[in-house]
Amino acid sequence: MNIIKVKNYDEMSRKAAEMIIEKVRRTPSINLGLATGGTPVGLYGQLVQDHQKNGTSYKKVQTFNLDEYIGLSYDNPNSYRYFMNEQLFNFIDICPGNTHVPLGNTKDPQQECADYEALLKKHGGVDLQILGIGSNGHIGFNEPGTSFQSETHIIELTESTREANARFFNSMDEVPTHAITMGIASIMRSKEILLLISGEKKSDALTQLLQGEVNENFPASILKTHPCVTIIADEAALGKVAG
Ligand SMILES: O=P(O)(O)OC[C@H]1O[C@](O)(CO)[C@@H](O)[C@@H]1O
Repeated sequence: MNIIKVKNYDEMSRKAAEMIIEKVRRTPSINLGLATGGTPVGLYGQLVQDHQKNGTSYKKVQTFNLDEYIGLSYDNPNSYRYFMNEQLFNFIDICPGNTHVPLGNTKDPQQECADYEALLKKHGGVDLQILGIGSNGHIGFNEPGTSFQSETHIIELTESTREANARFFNSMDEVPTHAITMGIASIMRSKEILLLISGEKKSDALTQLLQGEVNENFPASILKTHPCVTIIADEAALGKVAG
């Protein structure tokens, strides 16, 4: 894994944006894998700014989001579809039909998982996957204990993940208990992965990732076996990493 050390969240966001913009310009029909949560908000802001200033075009880009809460419809402000529209899609020239997020309010989540995995394969998979990391090492919503062989599936969220994400909801009761997430195997099929880590809260997770063993109890550890992973981490996140 290649590690790029940056000063803070803003520099992480700018560096990540530079890498993505360069790739979109070089390969206009790139398949991007996208993440939600607090980590990529600055990155998406940078992509929007660049699109408005320099005209980088996303007309031929396809995007595939990692996950979605079960039970939330696309127009619920806490759904990841809504998040993506508000943070990125509404402000660039991407075709709405080229943006893919699992359906959270489907009657048949199991079928939705199968359909989403099939869609990924139909499009030839993800070229560049953006990832954040949960404090417990989750990537996408793959919680500790998820099989490394997993494809898109339904996951029961841990209490710690629900608590961490409760900041976006009015109360803990509103935080969904389940989600649809790309599996670990689905993520690992991406040709390239860009993992963003910022802040002291992620310091233990980054230390575990760099110094711990590859183990299903820490899902992100599998990234060590991927041939093309770049981590952009800021000083606060790197705080506890030796050397
Ligand atoms: O960026 P945050 O809000 O710390 O979340 C960490 C990770 O957890 C998730 O929110 C759950 O999927 C990811 O989208 C994100 O990468």
